[in-house]
Amino acid sequence: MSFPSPASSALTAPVVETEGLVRSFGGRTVLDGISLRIERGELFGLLGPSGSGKTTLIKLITGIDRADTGTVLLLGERMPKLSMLQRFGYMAQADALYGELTARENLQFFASLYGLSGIRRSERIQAVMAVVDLLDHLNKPVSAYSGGMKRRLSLAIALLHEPELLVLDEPTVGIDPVLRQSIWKELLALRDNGTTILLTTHVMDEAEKCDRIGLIRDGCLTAVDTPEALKTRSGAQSLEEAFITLGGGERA
Ligand SMILES: Nc1ncnc2c1ncn2[C@@H]1O[C@H](COP(=O)(O)OP(=O)(O)OP(=O)(O)O)[C@@H](O)[C@H]1O
Repeated sequence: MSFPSPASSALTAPVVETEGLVRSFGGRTVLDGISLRIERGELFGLLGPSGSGKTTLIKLITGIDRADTGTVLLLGERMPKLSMLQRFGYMAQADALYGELTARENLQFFASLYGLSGIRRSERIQAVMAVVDLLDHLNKPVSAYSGGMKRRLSLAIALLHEPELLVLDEPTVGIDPVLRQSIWKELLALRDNGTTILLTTHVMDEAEKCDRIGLIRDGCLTAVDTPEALKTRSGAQSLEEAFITLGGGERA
């Protein structure tokens, strides 16, 4: 019998593995025992109504917050762990940008946190700003950006260091349909090149593009599967209908 070497088992291990995550605020349980595996190279969507616990789960997975009980393994490492920050790209729901600095200065700041410098840094800044179509606005102060431009800059920052895992909390909110389409094209291309992507959404047509979806409601994962399998399982024509059937209500 042969056993996988540590290196090969690291490659086959899930990128995200949570077990029994519980998180409460002021005596109210917001996440109620979430166990989830996301495999390498997957584009995984967390779909749920406002307040269902998506952001809270993302914060536990990225180590920004700590669970009351349960465990998170990210790329095989027990979270929270500060050194893991370099291994994933994170786009929060609220843009964490410095308004008084230009977009270029913001990118340079985050590049230095990720250990990027010199020509590589300039190349990456050009490449990610091209993806989000902001090259013409590199030298503008972020305070002069619109809401949608700030979302796009936040996405560019998450992509800077070419992380093996991208965690995106509602990445396309406030972004117009044309650019949204081009961002999705880029996300699918990144996935095809092996990047694992975990994102949250309440938009059904975005959820349809994911390899697998986790339906979340009132802090519980009610179903995890491919969009097609979720529809088949619930006898639904659309994902929206499947969500209502499998999610256990009509609030979504
Ligand atoms: N720090 C906190 N203190 C108290 N309550 C919180 C805190 N963070 C989240 N909550 C509550 O937990 C619940 C889940 O919030 P969360 O932000 O995870 O939902 P969500 O599914 O991401 O919603 P949305 O789609 O609107 O972003 C909400 O009722 C929210 O008010």
